[in-house]
Amino acid sequence: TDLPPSCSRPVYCDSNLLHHVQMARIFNDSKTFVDLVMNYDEAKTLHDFDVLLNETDQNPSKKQLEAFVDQYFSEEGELEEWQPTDFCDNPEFLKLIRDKDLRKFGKGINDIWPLLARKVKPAVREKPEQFSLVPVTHGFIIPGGRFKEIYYWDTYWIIEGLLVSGMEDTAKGMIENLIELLVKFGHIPNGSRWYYQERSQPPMLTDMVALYYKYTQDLEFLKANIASLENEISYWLDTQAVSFDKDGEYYTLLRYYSPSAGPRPESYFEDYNVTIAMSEEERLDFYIDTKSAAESGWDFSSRWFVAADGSNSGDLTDLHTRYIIPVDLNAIFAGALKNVAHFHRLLNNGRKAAQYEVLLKQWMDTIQKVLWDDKDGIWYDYDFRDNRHRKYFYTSNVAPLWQGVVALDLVKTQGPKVVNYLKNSGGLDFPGGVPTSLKNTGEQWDCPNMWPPEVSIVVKALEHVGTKEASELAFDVAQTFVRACHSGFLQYKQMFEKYDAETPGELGGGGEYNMQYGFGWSNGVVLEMLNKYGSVLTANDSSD
Ligand SMILES: OC[C@H]1O[C@H](O[C@H]2O[C@H](CO)[C@@H](O)[C@H](O)[C@H]2O)[C@H](O)[C@@H](O)[C@@H]1O
Repeated sequence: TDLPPSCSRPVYCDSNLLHHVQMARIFNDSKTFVDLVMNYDEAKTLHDFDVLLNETDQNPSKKQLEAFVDQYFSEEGELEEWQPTDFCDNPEFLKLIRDKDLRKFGKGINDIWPLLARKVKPAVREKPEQFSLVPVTHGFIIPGGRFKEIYYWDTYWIIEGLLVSGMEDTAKGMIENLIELLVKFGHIPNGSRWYYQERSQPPMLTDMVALYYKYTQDLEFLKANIASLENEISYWLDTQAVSFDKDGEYYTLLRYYSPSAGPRPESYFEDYNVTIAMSEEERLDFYIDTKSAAESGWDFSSRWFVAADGSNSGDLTDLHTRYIIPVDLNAIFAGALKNVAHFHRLLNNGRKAAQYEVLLKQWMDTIQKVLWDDKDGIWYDYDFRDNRHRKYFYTSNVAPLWQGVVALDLVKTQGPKVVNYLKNSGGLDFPGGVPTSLKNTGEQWDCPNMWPPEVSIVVKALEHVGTKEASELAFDVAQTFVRACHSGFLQYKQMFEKYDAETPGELGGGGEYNMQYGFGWSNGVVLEMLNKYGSVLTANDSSD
């Protein structure tokens, strides 16, 4: 086919070596192998593996593969621990937290930052061709566990927490790292590994800059980086925009679309096994839709399943991400247009600002025309192949309010409808937070999993409605969330990547890898809530 491989580094993305090692299941987690460092250069590694293949009639045993990996790869050498110089163990925001248990919780979370802080070792810059890690200049906060590199959209919520903790320099460095990746690849990859080269993640760079600017008023930073922000917008328009017909009108919006050949290298065994009974054409499609789903950050979810009857039933073989126009992606993109227009206004570039404002208006109008369902009072993802809304509860449905990309008069008329939708959906009725969906598929971005960034999205969307009812509901959602994370923290002394909405503080589950601890965005969202509602939040009813 004409599709590129997952990345331009064969050892990590496109080789017999990758296939044999991953399919032999030498490691329990497929990501372990593609995170290893080569002991020799890539050409020698590939050549010597070919020799092994020839010597073994193309069929090396598991033991021979283990011996090869042992000799040619190592685990150490990429990252070192790092002490952010702006870390403070008693940041200001703690003083505003009324409840003493929650104040202690806030302190406990703040104390995790140094444990998740990393810097790339000089060796990676000296011999970059031997690493799957892509080097960046500044230190950064990792999500945690198996996720020991930079993740694009995670960085937004990590930065939100860092700014609450007063760590503005670290936040700035993390944005600069992403811009470095943008300059290198022409887009920001899913994460700072070569095997993520061909796909991105929700484009939240301008949101990060807006947040940083809110805290620092650093106009110089805007000036230095505005061109890169515009380049990212062009990348999404050039590669992910799709035009389609709805009720006789022609529209253009974005979708997630990551065309490259082969299984995801970091989940090679898992992807390959799903395709065993597929035809060649189905297999190619599956790999594209899988990677496109990973690009959405929601990997995996019934959101991207389109069964034969058009519903969100089925399993991974029903992934058809490329035909779905996602509410959140288009809201985030409109938000990026709004941010860049605003930055140009601040920089006195009136003409440029006006250009982005025109495109913003067009995007906001199209979101209304294509995604808004007036009867249900909510935005839905749209399946442009089958021409229908996907009328299911997903936290992403409220994203236009979260991003502030709904015209003011519509906020007044539609906002209360969204509040009703949420109240009647059942999605807010869980004791441990808001699950991403109400469908239990065993995939990690479905019920009963509650993902902290999505709770933040729901809270901010409700706050944006501006009515008393919506504000009270936002507080209730925040309170339930903080209490759940707090009880998990007391019990396990850990923060998780996702939680079980049915049992407050319990670990989430499902998906293809074990539970991960740390955890960057969970810490960020808890700090966001403590900072915002700290004077009224309580750890439990008896402390009311
Ligand atoms: O290895 C499987 C997948 O892991 C990542 O996805 C999950 O973790 C990320 C880091 O916290 C998060 O951004 C994402 O939303 C999670 O689903 C990775 O991003 C995927 O591309 C990868 O296939």
